[in-house]
Amino acid sequence: MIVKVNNLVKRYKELIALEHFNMEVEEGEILGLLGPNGCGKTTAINCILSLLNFDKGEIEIFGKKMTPNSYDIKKQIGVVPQEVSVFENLTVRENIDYFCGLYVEDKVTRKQYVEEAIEFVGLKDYVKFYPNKLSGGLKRRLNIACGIAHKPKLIFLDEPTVAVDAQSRNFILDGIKRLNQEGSTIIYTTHYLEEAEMICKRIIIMDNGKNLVSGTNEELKAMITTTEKIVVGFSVIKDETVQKLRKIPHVIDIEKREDDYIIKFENGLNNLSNLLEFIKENNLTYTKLYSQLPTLNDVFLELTGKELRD
Ligand SMILES: Nc1ncnc2c1ncn2[C@@H]1O[C@H](COP(=O)(O)OP(=O)(O)OP(=O)(O)O)[C@@H](O)[C@H]1O
Repeated sequence: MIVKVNNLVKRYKELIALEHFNMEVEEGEILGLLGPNGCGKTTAINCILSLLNFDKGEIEIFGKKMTPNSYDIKKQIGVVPQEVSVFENLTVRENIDYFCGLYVEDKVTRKQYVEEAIEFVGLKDYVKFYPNKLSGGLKRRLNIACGIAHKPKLIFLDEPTVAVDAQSRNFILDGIKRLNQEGSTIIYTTHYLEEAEMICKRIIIMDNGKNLVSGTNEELKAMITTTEKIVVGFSVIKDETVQKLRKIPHVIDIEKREDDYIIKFENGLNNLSNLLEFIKENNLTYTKLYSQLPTLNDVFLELTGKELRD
């Protein structure tokens, strides 16, 4: 186990931000730490990194107790914080060199690492730029380069794709997968579910400072009763027909979202053909109709009654 967090409790005065939070991370995995805004993700990361004091609990990294003075452990950790944290008066290369220099003393190795990090985040054409001349997406890439240039074994990324354009987002996600393939263990916090589904091997979902559930993407989806969702945009439909829709075999819920009806089914065969038959029998017309598998948002919704996404 590369990280072990046991019964972590953190209070900000009366507010309990973490209430017996637990987390275990195995070497080589990308672990997704998911949860709605304010559920305690950043607090958990900051406690794990000894940047914040906590009230109760134990934290071990690489099998050793983590303390604010554990420099031997910190050297092997990379942190990409939520807020871009770079020096405005240093260029791209100087920033990366500064952060790398905190951990890598040998000048030749450091130079090589800095160039590799620049290449890795695709900032070769911007090395002489100051941060305020970079777009939001490129600044985020610089933030990542500063956190990973020293080739850490364990990397914490706290919502690294917030407010970035689609191109930089894909670049960042691919980069995280590459870092993992090259041997780093990754802890990735996000409230973007699609991202967690795309890159994480295992996911912990938090709510109100506590663990809600954990498992692989497939394991989490197997925890809920919804197994299929069919989205239909009916041209016109009466309320009483919607009530009749609920009687189709295996329908467990119908949700109206804008002009669409999202019909949720539990395990069962032929859901789509049963629905099409119903549409024919009732002379209904539709503008769209497609089937979807449940998402992590459905998992959260079914377990808590709340939406996870913004
Ligand atoms: N320094 C602080 N003082 C008081 N309360 C705080 C402080 N930092 C965080 N909180 C509160 O603690 C709770 C957890 O916040 P935290 O930032 O850890 O959540 P989060 O899951 O990382 O949210 P987000 O996704 O918005 O960053 C929230 O209710 C937040 O308002």
